[in-house]
Amino acid sequence: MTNPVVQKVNPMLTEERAKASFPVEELTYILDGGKFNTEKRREIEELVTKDPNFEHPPIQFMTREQQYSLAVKKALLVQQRLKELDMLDDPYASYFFRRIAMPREVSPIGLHWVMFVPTLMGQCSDEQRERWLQRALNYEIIGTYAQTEMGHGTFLRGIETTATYDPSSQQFVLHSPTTTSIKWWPGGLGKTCNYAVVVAQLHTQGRCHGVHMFLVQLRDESTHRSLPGVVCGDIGPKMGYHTIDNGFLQLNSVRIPRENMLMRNAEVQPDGTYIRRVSNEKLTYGTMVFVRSLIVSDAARGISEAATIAVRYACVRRQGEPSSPGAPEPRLLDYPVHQYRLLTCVANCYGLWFASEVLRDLYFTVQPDVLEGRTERLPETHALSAGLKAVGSNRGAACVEECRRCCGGFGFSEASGLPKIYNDINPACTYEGENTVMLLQTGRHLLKCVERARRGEQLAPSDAYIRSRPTPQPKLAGGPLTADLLLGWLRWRSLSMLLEVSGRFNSFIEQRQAWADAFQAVSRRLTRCAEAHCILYVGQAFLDSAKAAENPKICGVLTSLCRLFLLNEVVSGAGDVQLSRSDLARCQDAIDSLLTELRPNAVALVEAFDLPDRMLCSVIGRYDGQVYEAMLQWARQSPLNATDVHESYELYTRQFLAGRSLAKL
Ligand SMILES: CCCCCCCCCCCCCCCCCC(=O)SCCNC(=O)CCNC(=O)[C@H](O)C(C)(C)COP(=O)(O)OP(=O)(O)OC[C@H]1O[C@@H](n2cnc3c(N)ncnc32)[C@H](O)[C@@H]1OP(=O)(O)O
Ligand SMILES: Cc1cc2nc3c(=O)[nH]c(=O)nc-3n(C[C@H](O)[C@H](O)[C@H](O)COP(=O)(O)OP(=O)(O)OC[C@H]3O[C@@H](n4cnc5c(N)ncnc54)[C@H](O)[C@@H]3O)c2cc1C
Repeated sequence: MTNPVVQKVNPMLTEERAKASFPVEELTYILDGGKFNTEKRREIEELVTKDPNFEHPPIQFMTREQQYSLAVKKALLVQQRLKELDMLDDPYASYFFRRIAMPREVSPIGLHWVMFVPTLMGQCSDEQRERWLQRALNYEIIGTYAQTEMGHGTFLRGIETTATYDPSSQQFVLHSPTTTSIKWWPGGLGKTCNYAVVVAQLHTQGRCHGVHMFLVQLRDESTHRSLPGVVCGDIGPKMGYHTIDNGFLQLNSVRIPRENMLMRNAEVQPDGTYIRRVSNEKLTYGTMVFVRSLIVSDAARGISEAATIAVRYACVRRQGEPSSPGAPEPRLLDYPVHQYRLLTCVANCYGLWFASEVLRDLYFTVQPDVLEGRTERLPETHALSAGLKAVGSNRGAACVEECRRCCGGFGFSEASGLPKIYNDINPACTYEGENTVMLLQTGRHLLKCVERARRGEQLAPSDAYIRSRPTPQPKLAGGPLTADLLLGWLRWRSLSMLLEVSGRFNSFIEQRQAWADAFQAVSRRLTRCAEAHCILYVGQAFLDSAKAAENPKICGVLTSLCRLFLLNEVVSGAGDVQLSRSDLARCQDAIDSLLTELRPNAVALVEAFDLPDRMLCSVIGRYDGQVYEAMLQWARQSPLNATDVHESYELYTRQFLAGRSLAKL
């Protein structure tokens, strides 16, 4: 463990830790992708922990301006440290450095490395890459990704900002023609960035060619003042994300050179002739596919943090009727219903963790082909990244919230660290494509797969089961409820639901409804099909990873956890298809048995994520389990406690008690 061995660990936690039936350290290596990665991550965590420059009081006691300012300092300091340590080119090292230096504090320059740089990589011609990419990688310029407008986020083709080509000056004129066309939301746009990739409708030679990307300088590189025609600022406080300046941007006929259109896939020649180089115009959406795949792993990491806090707390928190006179009150973790709430979160976390790895590998396998214009596997990659982004962030937010509630009143206190995690995960349900809209993209793809399967065409690996013939529902009562059997049932469920919805869709088409209308008519059901398809993917990734574990003890515990995940899906999906009462009852019994079996490993399963206290920032989830003393210390830091009598007493309360009117004060 990276946590320093504290003098006095709560004996209740020590007792729970001793119950582990498998080598926790080995599971950590699996989660990190190898011992080498674990060691590297720990080295980085130690570097940051020892660096006094990253020490500060809890940000929850600061104003938003203070939080933003500190976040800018830390984000830039991270870059300086990474450079000194020669780690800038190592994505794994830089990711962990940022994560531990700014735990669940969104970086004001986050969009630079999550979207701006990847967009330059994916959308620039080779020549443009040479001009801008190195400057961006060196942080000589800081950029964001400005796509969403006040009026349009989801419906990308409806964006109103225009980029009109002027052949006489060989410039594009970037303009926000309406209030609704003002860019709204981009991270770091308000105060931090000096450049942006701006998404706009391209007009040349009197024709509109749809959305394209343009590199626009927003602020002077030395004074940081906004350039003529550029009006930008912060959009104000949000539900979370206090450390980042999500911004607005109004462009008043801002001129940029022709060469600032990102020209990998399409080009405007000096005379204004438009040339499209690739047939698939959705390649412009490439950065979003990349970020959606990252969001799945970020959701899993969010649950791992919340579950570590809530499981540790459940081991040290006693509350309730003692089982016999004189016995201590039960621990929260002794309650089966509490075990269910927490262990299903842990199971979701592992499932999403492994699925995100498979998705990441798929993305990096397909991406080189896509860059060369070979797009055969792009529809599958888009459908999976969109659907898993939705399922991952929905589950992420739901599980973090469940863990928060599992901590009772303390879960509502910022001291628990849980609100910070929740507020960081929750917006992922909206950004990078609102979740329902993303599920509809996956659903659209699945409908098309059914059609292609009917025509006897090949399908991509993750869609291949759609080619199989409908079979009777697999029986769950009878033999053992193995993970393979349960996964088979989920595959059957996904196919049955899809065939039913596709049949309904086809009947609308036969009644001569337009494709779009028929799609709307089945859209509600289709989102459920998309979820079922993605859950199947998660279940498959989970089971494959469990089976791949060399240590039989780890293989055993992961398979049990995977069975809990699958059973929970079967039970909660029982209404999607008709699951018999006896099958349902068997699954419920199996869940109860699994809770008893997994309970001794609850702490080990979350501690395998190896999250140091510095990362969790939680008074109730500390490694040493000394919750109550730490809670009192935390409250003492509240600025309201700086004086015994608060100034509001003199100003208002005293007047009120004396019967004086407060109206004129
Ligand atoms: C280094 C390590 C770092 C680790 C970091 C870890 C941290 C991770 C967390 C990251 C934090 C990031 C901070 C926040 C960032 C938020 C940034 C944003 O929100 S930015 C703003 C984000 N904004 C959004 O996400 C906007 C959401 N809206 C959209 O994406 C689009 O409007 C749309 C997809 C909904 C529709 O598009 P539309 O043009 O109307 O298309 P139609 O429906 O008419 O379908 C036509 C055909 O196109 C197909 N196709 C579609 N997409 C793709 C694709 N990507 N590809 C391929 N194909 C695609 C589709 O399947 C269909 O095919 P077919 O059936 O014809 O064969
Ligand atoms: C924290 C945060 C950070 C962000 N960062 C950036 C950034 O860096 N850059 C950037 O460009 N943008 C950014 N965004 C914007 C984000 O991408 C959009 O908010 C998102 O794509 C949703 O678009 P919208 O806000 O227009 O929602 P709307 O489209 O108005 O959605 C409202 C509701 O309507 C539903 N709906 C919409 N269309 C349909 C449909 N066709 N069918 C069924 N239901 C539908 C949605 O499901 C949703 O529930 C950020 C947003 C947030 C919250």
